[in-house]
Amino acid sequence: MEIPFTKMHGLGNNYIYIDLFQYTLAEEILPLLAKSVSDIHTGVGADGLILIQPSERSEVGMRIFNKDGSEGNTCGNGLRCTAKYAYEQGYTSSERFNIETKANIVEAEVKSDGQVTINMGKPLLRRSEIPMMGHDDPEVVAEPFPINQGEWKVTAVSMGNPHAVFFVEAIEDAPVEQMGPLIEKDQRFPDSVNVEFVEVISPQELNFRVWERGSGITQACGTGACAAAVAAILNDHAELNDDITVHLLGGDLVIRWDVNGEVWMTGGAEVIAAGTYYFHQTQKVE
Ligand SMILES: N[C@@H](CCC[C@H](N)C(=O)O)C(=O)O
Repeated sequence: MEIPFTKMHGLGNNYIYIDLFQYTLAEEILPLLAKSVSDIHTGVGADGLILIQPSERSEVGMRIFNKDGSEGNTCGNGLRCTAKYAYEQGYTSSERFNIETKANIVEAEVKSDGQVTINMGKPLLRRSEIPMMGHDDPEVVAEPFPINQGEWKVTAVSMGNPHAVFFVEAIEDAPVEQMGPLIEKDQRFPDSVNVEFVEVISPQELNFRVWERGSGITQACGTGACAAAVAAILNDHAELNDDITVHLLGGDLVIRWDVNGEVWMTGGAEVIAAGTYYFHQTQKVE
């Protein structure tokens, strides 16, 4: 099968994008295709697969598959790339338009300086909405989280997908590789979870590292940066309606949780390459 693709990244969080305005794919091949294109040795190499597609409820639709073939509900960096691509392809005539994901419909704005702003909507904070096991408290903020003989404190936020945020003293000591995979699959998170370690530099600046559900360590996670800013505010480290700069491995995002409860994310989106992917459905993927 010969599949046209574009590879794009938002702060190094890179995906293979397939344009379903131009091309059709059978539903049943998607998890295997995601694993296949993401493989650095036998595929293109990426954090996963994103489909840009027509939507009945918005100008554009987007679906995201992680590196392991699992489907996520949304992707912050993917939304900025999708917005830029859709605008440049003329799938919308206005620089402001809506994108539908499995999680929600968000508003995108492609700016003249190349930056993209997404209104990511309201975070979901109830335990059942994350989802996280236990009594359905209105919020999970700095809750004791014993794991691996250590005592951590978790703040849980859903940005349409689940995030477990842990504050650390120094970002270079964040145990991303050791604790990330353990927490991702911890039974307290029935749908697994994206894991973020965050150092507060000041109320307007956070350092951030992520272990993504289904993809492992990535250079950046847009929904994770939003969750980190929301968690910082819930823990009184930062303030509502302030621009918070989140420093990720791949660069910076500016996040604001406004007084209406909506989370705004601004950052870049870049095309890396375009080409044809030769998909052999029988090929072995790790
Ligand atoms: N990289 C993303 C999030 C991708 C999905 C996530 N791994 C999940 O399974 O929820 C982002 O930029 O938000």
